[in-house]
Amino acid sequence: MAIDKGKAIEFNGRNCSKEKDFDCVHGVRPSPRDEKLMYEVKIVTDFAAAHNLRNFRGRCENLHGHNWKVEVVVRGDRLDQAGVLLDFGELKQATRQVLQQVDHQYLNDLPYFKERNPSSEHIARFLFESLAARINGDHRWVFSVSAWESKDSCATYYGESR
Ligand SMILES: Nc1nc2c(c(=O)[nH]1)N=C([C@H](O)[C@H](O)COP(=O)(O)OP(=O)(O)OP(=O)(O)O)CN2
Repeated sequence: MAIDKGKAIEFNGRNCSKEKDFDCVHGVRPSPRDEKLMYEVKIVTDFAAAHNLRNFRGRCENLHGHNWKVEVVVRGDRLDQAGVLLDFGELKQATRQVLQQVDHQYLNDLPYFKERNPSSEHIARFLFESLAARINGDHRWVFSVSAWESKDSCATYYGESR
């Protein structure tokens, strides 16, 4: 795409109009802020549980179960000496530990879901908060957790990441 340097354009939420904002090879030059969010790792796992949705006015008000697929995304801006943001194994282990609280449980019985319905949205939030407490540091943080209730239905929670 040809860039008219006479006009300001917006790129990643920033106005670019000055010579320093451009380079002749890539067009718009990334700012240090754009370069900061550089790495993302993701793991996928699953758990099985039963639930029912209160006040749903549908068949999901009845007791039923799912095999939820869970995706955890961690972002960060610094790698360790081994060149990794967070060891996949460490992330899987932390996620497994958190999932022990919900795996093969009747979710409505758990304290977290006494006030909140155990919807996929609230399950994603519960997992996000539990994982953030274990994983977040100055240079890496849980970015999102997605809970797939079936192969075509998923809810994602993006919390306060940093
Ligand atoms: N936004 C959300 N919607 C629904 C949730 C939820 O957690 N968040 N949960 C349910 C129920 O758990 C229900 O069991 C699943 O409903 P549904 O998607 O209808 O399930 P099916 O696989 O039976 O749907 P098909 O119609 O066969 O695709 C409902 N909604």
